[in-house]
Amino acid sequence: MTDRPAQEAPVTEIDPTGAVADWWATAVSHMEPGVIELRGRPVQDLIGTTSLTSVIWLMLRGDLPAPRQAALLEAALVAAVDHGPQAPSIAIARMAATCGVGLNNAVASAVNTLGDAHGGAGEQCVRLLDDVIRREDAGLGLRAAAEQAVADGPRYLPGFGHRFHPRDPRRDPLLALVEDAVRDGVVPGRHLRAGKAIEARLAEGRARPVPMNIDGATAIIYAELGFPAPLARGLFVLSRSIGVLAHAWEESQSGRRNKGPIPRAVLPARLD
Ligand SMILES: CC(C)(COP(=O)(O)OP(=O)(O)OC[C@H]1O[C@@H](n2cnc3c(N)ncnc32)[C@H](O)[C@@H]1OP(=O)(O)O)[C@@H](O)C(=O)NCCC(=O)NCCSC(=O)C[C@@](O)(CC(=O)O)C(=O)O
Repeated sequence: MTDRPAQEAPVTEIDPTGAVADWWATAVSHMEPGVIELRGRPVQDLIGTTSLTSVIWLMLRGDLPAPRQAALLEAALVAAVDHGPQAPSIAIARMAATCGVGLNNAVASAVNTLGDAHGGAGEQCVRLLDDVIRREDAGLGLRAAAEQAVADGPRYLPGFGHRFHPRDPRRDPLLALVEDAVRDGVVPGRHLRAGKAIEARLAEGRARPVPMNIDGATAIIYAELGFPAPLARGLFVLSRSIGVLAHAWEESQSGRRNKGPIPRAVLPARLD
């Protein structure tokens, strides 16, 4: 019998065979008293030396990105931060913030709207681009591969079209960065070529083309950098959470309660 508090017992006493430690071990991080490691790197070595973008890469991939890879990832993350108060994710964050919930609930409400039609289409878009590449590898030319993928795809191809912008203003600067990266050998460029081939196919015979949107342009970046499809959605969520937090915070400071999309002045008079 010892008077030492239970929480100070050595690990070997609590877990003599190491079975608990093995069961809950992960490659992502490790912690023991006085030690915090992210992907095997002491956190104190990362603090002050490593950008948040590089740490995002490190956490998801296990290694650190080269500077040009980090720059490309950062561009995609910056581009998707916010899309104004009408974007469903942002609007929902603002409404939730006036409902008496905490910031975490407002952020979670917003994140839950990032689906196949809004902000979450990057995942499907990566799969679509992979599909074009697969068809090319099976012997089709790029144009025919894109044509078949479009014909076999859903009516609304993920990563293309926008309800507000005839041409999403985020598309061109993002694709220009990918083009530079392809030219300099930073990324291979096959997903970029596949995305542009689909876009060209969608424009054929249309008065109003259906250009790539933010989900399409960032899907190209994530795929070119080697992120698997589901992480295209995950990284959009990460980026949009920044804008969502800012909006939820601003609205939570307004003192308004139950704010919805209709201004009070135009609501019908109350009967009571
Ligand atoms: C985004 C929208 C619903 C818009 O629809 P619209 O209402 O403009 O299109 P409609 O009027 O239905 O169609 C008019 C004509 O174009 C054809 N057409 C349109 N899209 C087509 C397409 N993808 N593939 C083939 N054909 C298409 C259609 O077949 C029709 O042809 P036709 O019948 O012949 O006249 C639509 O594109 C769509 O589902 N995209 C795929 C999902 C996707 O990528 N989602 C991400 C969007 S970005 C985002 O969420 C982030 C955001 O930017 C959000 C924000 O705040 O907005 C932010 O940052 O928060």
